[in-house]
Amino acid sequence: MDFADFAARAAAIEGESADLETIGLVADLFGDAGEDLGAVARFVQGRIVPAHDDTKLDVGPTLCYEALARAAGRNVSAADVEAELAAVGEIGAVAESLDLGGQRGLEAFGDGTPDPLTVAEVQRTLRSIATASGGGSTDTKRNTLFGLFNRAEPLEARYLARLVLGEMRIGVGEGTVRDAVAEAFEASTEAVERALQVSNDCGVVARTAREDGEAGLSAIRLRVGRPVKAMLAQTGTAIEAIESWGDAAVETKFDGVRVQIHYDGETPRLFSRNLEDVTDSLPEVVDAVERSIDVPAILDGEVVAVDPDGTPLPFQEVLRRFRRKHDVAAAREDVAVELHAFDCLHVDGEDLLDTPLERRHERLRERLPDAAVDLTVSDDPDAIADLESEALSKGHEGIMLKNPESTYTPGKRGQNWLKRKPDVETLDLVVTGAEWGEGRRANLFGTFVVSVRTDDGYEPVGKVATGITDGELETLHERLEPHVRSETGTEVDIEPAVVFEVGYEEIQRSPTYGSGYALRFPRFVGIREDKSPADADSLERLRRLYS
Ligand SMILES: Nc1ncnc2c1ncn2[C@@H]1O[C@H](COP(=O)(O)OP(=O)(O)OP(=O)(O)O)[C@@H](O)[C@H]1O
Repeated sequence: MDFADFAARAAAIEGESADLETIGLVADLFGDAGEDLGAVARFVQGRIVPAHDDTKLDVGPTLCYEALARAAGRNVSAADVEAELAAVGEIGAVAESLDLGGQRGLEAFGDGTPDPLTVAEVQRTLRSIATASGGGSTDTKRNTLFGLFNRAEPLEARYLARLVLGEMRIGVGEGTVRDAVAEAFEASTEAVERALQVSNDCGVVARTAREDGEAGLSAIRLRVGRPVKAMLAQTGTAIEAIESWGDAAVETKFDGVRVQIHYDGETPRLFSRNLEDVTDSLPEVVDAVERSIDVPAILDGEVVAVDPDGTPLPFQEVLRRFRRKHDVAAAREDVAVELHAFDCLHVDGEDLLDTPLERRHERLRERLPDAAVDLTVSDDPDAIADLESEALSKGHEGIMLKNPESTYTPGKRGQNWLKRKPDVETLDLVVTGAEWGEGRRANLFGTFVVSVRTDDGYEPVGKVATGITDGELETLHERLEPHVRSETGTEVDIEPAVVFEVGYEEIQRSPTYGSGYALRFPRFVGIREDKSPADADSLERLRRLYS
């Protein structure tokens, strides 16, 4: 396909504001792209390499302005291009307005009548710019770009400049490409979407849809070394999880950086969340994988920085590893990191994306027992709250709740993974009662009645029994016992003296408690030693929060 044809189509797409028409135009373009379908499917999104490939063009704006200025002739400088950009606001329009080709005949195009640019040639040339490195590579890049601009007609220059600077902006994102491939080659959007998730390469997907239809799309497999997008989470609560799935799979939410590990049987490669190869920054993770796994695998996990006692450090500490790319040995001395693997996408030739989470987890534990995270399946909000408290007390970020039956959907922020960080909302409430514990806690208070302040006293809003360690229970008992007013059966009436900070998920209207409200999933966070009952949250504030 001539690049001029691509540019004209891109202009038409850019000028179309209706989604359906845009999809139709992109589908037509794909239908006519012939041999260049792969490149065209990438170009419309402003990409020159597949999404799984972290190769960068590495052409800064200045280099691009210089190449444009040179192609525009002696009277135009890079500063002029920049000034025009400031006035016009967009590099495509600037490139289009320049009288390019003024240098025709002076460079490599001997007879002065070069062939028209083709999509294939633009792709090849831009990729050669991306791989140019070492001494003199800046000059090589500038000269090569100049060569392209020098042959570009105005509309070609517009889209070439945008492609070079990664600013295509014709309103075509991944969703449009998915729908256009489906429309052009009569495949279902689901089949195309799935193939995109698995391959992370719209070029391969478009060609496969055209040549082999849906059967071909569903035969696309994961490939070790070709990273897929990470599955993502939404925020959610244990109650939501249990209501939706019955059981929830609970894991610690580690505060580090996401890594996807690709082991081909010999060498591990690690990819960050934005699919950059970060293998060289994390040698101990590479070692751990090499030590434990002997078959090809693709794993998902979090890398966490730890202090010498193994206590987790804030995630910024891991980032130092990536910043100090050139001095990993020194960075390694500074901060140790640990891998916590939580998913397994592929093992020994078998793709596991469609295998339920629990089963994937088993496969993970078989292969990587030391680094696999613990997974607990539970339908009990209290047990989950305890797991959360435990994770928090160990210095982790919170917990993840996952649908035990769910498949792995790359790139999706769906309903099957919920992240549960500590409550954003807490209330400071007065302890006005307690109940004796049970079992090994029978000689201690186990449940605490917490109340809001009203104009003339205190009214209960819930009972707190979770989030409290055994040690804390003893402390609380000692603190409250002097304030016991009376006891009936297992119930204890306590005078307002101690203030708890209580986390919760939701405030509900409720006839059960004197305040008229109840906290859903209340959880002990700590004693507010700095507060007296008079400083506790009021019923009025509770009402406001509710509404
Ligand atoms: N056990 C775990 N399972 C899944 N993800 C985990 C786990 N522990 C830590 N994480 C991290 O938590 C993130 C889940 O939240 P989300 O998908 O929203 O990513 P995020 O935008 O990076 O959010 P956040 O800032 O909350 O980490 C994952 O991307 C991963 O980096």
